[in-house]
Amino acid sequence: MSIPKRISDKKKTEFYSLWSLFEKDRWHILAAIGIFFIKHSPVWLMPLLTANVIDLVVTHQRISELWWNAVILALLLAQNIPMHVAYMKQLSIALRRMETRLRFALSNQFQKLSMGFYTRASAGILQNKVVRDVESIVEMVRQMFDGGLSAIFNLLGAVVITAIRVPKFLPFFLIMVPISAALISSMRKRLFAHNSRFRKEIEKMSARVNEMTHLLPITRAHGLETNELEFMESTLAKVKVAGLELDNTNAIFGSLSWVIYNIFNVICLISAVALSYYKIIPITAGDVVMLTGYFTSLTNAVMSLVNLIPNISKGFESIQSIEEILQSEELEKNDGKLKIEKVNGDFIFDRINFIYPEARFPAIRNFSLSVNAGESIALVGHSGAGKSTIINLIIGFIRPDNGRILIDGHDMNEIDLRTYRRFISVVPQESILFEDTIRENICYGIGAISEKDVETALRDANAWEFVQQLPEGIDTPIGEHGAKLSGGEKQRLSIARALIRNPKVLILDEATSALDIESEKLIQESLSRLMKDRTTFIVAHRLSTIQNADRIVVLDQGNIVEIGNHKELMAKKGVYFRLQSGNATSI
Ligand SMILES: Nc1ncnc2c1ncn2[C@@H]1O[C@H](COP(=O)(O)OP(=O)(O)OP(=O)(O)O)[C@@H](O)[C@H]1O
Repeated sequence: MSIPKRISDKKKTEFYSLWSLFEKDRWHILAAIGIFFIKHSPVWLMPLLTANVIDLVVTHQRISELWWNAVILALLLAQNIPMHVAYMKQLSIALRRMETRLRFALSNQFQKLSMGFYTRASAGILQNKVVRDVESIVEMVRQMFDGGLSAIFNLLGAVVITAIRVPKFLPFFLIMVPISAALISSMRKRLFAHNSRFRKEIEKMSARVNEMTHLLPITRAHGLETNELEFMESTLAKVKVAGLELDNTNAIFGSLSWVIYNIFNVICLISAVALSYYKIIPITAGDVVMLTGYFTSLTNAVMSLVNLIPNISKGFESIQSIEEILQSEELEKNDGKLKIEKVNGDFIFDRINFIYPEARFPAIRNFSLSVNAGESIALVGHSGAGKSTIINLIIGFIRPDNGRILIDGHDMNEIDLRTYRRFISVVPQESILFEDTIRENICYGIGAISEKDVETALRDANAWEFVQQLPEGIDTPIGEHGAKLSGGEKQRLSIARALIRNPKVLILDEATSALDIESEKLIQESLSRLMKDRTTFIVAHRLSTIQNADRIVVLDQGNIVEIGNHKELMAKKGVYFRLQSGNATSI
């Protein structure tokens, strides 16, 4: 699928941005406009034909004229059916293709943006861009077509026909239409304040409902139902008051605008009749009806265009919101770099320093370490010592500010990280499982895999036994985020997922939460199978994991303060010794 890298040039107008979205479908858009013109013609030709028919009666013309007008009217009306279908088809093709392209472009960009970007942008906001923003652009274009085009064609039709048939009446339109439209729209503006207050109360209520549903287990567990309901009641009361005020204002302004609107129509009718009666302008009886009809349609057209403004500005806001993502420069640059075909797992960290963009102190300082393929390295230290930062540097989510990381002798800055990451497996602290079967979760992202391999991975991860007991075995759905599984079971599935990839580099971020002794034992066993013959970096909290590591790197404020195996470091009676003494089973 082709992707609009930039949907607009920053210097160009918002309409240009919109036009750029339809880069591949401009012909469909132009066709839709052309067909709309034809399908909509009865609306602006009807007053003219009505005028003809009335004049025919008043001036006693031949009756054949009536049949001609009837035939033209019938044809005009009949064409509306096929033309409307054709119009909808063209517009629909353009819109559906544009929304698909845009959503794909955003998803594509999400896969390329550097991980630093995601520490600032919340998942909810990003999701909104793909779902809501694209939706409001589509909605805006639909309204621009359905409401906007019909208003523009009505306006043009009325002005052109009046200019041809009763040119002297045109100045009346040019004065009265803007005045009546301005009056009505100024009244609507007052409604805006009430509308906006009501919308804000609704937004507050939906945030409150969201919060309430999330808090349900805590509320119920602490017996706080009454407090929660009181809180909810006051929120709902505010929505009710704002709603009542809005309804009331709507009723007053609605009737006032209707009256003003009709007064102007009556003024048009009376003026046309008076001008005709006193023979100031030669206007026939049919013309009077036609001019009144056009005046109504002109006022309607101007009002529709005014009413479109809020939706248009909302749509443009969405275009801007999407552009922020599509034009972001924070991309991981991989193109043209060395593609890795094989990884042994030798690492050299050469005087690495790293500071987060908005941090005051470096997270990693002068970190140097040489790791042989197959070695297991446990990273330990207090919270904030820099363990996760090292892991993110190893995965390439962040780059050192200075210093180098060499993988099998290749500088990490010079390789295509996507190819290197195929040889990595990550077992995160919180198991990332999705709402599908066990099989889908384990085989995520890898091609065809034999039943035997899935079974072996599950057995090695000590997960086979519990999976067998599930109603549909490995094809059992596990619920959202694996909701139907225990913490230990989720961790073992994460280990099975890592095993099936047969990685050369393994990254384990141990969960801090304690498991029961049985689960702990099962996980330790499966971890040792997983770590065998692989370079492993572990953010270690469990004493058993730390003891089994080949080397333990003790970090403090981003510095390596001690390195060695468990025995050596315990004998040293330094930072590691004190960390261990602080907690007998975990750090
Ligand atoms: N995105 C960020 N922006 C700014 N500072 C950050 C960011 N992430 C981490 N830090 C800071 O960098 C330092 C190292 O953080 P890091 O997450 O690597 O520590 P850690 O040892 O993994 O801690 P923990 O055991 O609590 O997970 C800390 O001082 C932390 O506050």
